[in-house]
Amino acid sequence: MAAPLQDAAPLQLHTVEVDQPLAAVNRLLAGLHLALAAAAIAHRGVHDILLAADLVLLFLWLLSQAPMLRPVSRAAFPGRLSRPALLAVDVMVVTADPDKEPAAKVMNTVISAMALDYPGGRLTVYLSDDAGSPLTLLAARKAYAFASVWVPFCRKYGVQCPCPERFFAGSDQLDGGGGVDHDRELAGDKIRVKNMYETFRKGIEEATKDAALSGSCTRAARQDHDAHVEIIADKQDSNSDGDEDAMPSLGYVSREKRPAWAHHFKAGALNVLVSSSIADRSELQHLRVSSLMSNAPYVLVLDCDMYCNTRSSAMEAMCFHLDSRRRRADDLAFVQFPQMFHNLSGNDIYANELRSIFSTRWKGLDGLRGPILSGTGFCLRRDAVYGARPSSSQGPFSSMEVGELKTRFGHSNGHLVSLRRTAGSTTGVLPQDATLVASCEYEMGTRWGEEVGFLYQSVVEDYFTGYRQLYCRGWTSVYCYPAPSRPAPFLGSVPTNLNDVLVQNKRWMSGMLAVGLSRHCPLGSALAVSLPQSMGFAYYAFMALYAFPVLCYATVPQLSFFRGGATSFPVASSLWFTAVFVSSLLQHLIEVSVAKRRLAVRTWWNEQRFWALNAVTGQLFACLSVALDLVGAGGQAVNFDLTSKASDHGELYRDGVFDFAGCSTVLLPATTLCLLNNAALVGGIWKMVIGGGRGDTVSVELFLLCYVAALSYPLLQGMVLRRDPARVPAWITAMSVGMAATLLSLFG
Ligand SMILES: O=c1ccn([C@@H]2O[C@H](COP(=O)(O)OP(=O)(O)O[C@H]3O[C@H](CO)[C@@H](O)[C@H](O)[C@H]3O)[C@@H](O)[C@H]2O)c(=O)[nH]1
Ligand SMILES: [Mn+2]
Repeated sequence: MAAPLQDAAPLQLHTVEVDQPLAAVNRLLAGLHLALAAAAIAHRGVHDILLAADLVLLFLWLLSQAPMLRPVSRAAFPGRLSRPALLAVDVMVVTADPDKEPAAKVMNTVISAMALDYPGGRLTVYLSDDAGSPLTLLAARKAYAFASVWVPFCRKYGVQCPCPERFFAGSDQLDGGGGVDHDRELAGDKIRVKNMYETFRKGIEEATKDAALSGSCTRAARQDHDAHVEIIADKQDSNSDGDEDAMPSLGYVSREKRPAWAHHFKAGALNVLVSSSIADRSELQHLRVSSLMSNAPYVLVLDCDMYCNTRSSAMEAMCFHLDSRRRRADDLAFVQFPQMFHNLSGNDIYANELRSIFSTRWKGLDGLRGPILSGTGFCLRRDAVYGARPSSSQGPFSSMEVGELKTRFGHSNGHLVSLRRTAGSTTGVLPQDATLVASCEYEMGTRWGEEVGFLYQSVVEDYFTGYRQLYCRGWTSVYCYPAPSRPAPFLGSVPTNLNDVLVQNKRWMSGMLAVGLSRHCPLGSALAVSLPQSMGFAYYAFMALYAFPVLCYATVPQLSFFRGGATSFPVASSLWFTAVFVSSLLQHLIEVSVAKRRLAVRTWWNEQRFWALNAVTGQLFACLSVALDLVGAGGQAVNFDLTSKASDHGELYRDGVFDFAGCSTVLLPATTLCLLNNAALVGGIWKMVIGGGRGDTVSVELFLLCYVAALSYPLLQGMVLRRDPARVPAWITAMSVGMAATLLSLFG
């Protein structure tokens, strides 16, 4: 006889599988490479700076292998979740600059989040606007009005992509299987909603042109404004819909900013959201009686350009968070989704896809204790980021003295009450607390940014918070990468000109190197988080050090070849060097091929080229600015330069042509080294021809110089051959010529 239903074991909410064949291949390749590299270093013979370069390369390579040893993949089954058991989620969207982050795009992200497949009464979307722009606030009100049509439409027809811009541009197949009447209704609804979207979009476009709106948000005003917190909801809309069908609430939060106060960039904005999102609940209570009031135990963080591309991600995250059958169910801090991008070029010359991170290494780190927190597209347990430990997570702050709570979290009574509240219960918070917690002074004398919330010490707040605040306290995480047949859960935009890409990389690299060189160096926490995990973290902390070996390999062999003197590669070492070189290229090629079935060789070449370029630009400048900071001469050296999302379609980037327009000094070392390499190549060969051959002792150098020439060809082209406006700026070319000539005359 069949067992009664209630006795059946609960259905599995997710699965995890170790990719054993890949793990075996990775381990084999790593073993081989390690043996070759050790032999090459042992046979080096010459003890010069290239030996130091090799040792740094070997160190970074070792760190980079830890996340390759145990790749896993996961699947989630949101259909098996019990909807009444779902816990509340607060979605947090952050924006900071109405010029670089156009309102229409930000609102698409907001609307897509409101349309996630989740009970509306348990979903609240907060928009943090660091600029305090009246345009953004107006756009948010309009977005709410449009969402009150869009969200029911998505629910009714099971729309897959909840981002309206994307939906109307694409080919989402809606459920037309309900008969003629249903089809007719669907077609009619689609046209009606599309027209409303057009009106909404045009309304925002017009508002953008309105001088009164944009004029009031000057550069100075963005850094100097009051706090403004507003719950955007239509009064008539606060009907008594069921919790499932209710409209999600939308909150607008612009924290106070003053020039004299450090505002800690995105981490500061998130901390205000985390605390104000609790205080605001009292207002919600008045406005939306039908909502289930909760101290949302989970937060989903989204950058303003990262719209939801499927509706299921919040549910998928809950498959992990709410699974009581997990081996250690209570230590899961966050579910990370990959960053994927909607405007990637087929020929991704800037390696914008971040393949190594999101398609390769995060899957490997997931096989250890979880991927690195990646800034956007993650669903996090609120108490974890408050600084609780997993073991004490059942009411972690309930036993703390009020005085102690105030020193940690600040003086908002509403916030303190919320800390002691269990999820799902209501609060009677004073509405003015919302602006209190968004004020500059609120965090003064508290532990926010140091022990509580997102941490301030690094501009790469995601990396540092995940590692220090979560992993070091014993939390774990999972990586939720979509199956090949499934659409991307979130899609963002990548920068489409070289300068933006390099400046972004400089920020990431300097933020991570600053962590690596601080007392929080990940290698020091091997005991807390396991050795392979700490190596995985340390790889990113020290990645900027690639600048040193690449700089060496772009100058020493060049100068010695040009001189035609003693080679840096004696015969005994040249064979080993070649073997290591080939093995590293092969390892990279296999890594790319596993991640990408199509066009792997092109991706491999683009990544090789960008790696070398980034090492002597973004990474080199990161090393310099961190060094300046360390000796106290940095000032504002490490800053959060916002990436522009205003131009989606860089035509040159799409066509695989480097866009050098607006390049700053960050490019200078690269162009100088490119010229040096080519001059050395020509000069060296010329000397060989007139002076007679030097046989095979120079063959490694000749090969290296040719490889560098091939890698840096777009730079040469940009300086010498191109005439279009996006070529390398003339002043950079002129300075590079001067510097390369100086180097050759001094050392050549
Ligand atoms: O003072 C600030 C600065 C930035 N942001 C927001 O932070 C987000 C990320 O900024 P962006 O310029 O897009 O930086 P990216 O380099 O593209 O972001 C990556 O790197 C950041 C760390 O440097 C992470 O926070 C991001 O999640 C990650 O996608 C954007 O929505 C910004 O509006 C703020 O809210 N306030
Ligand atoms: Mn971004």
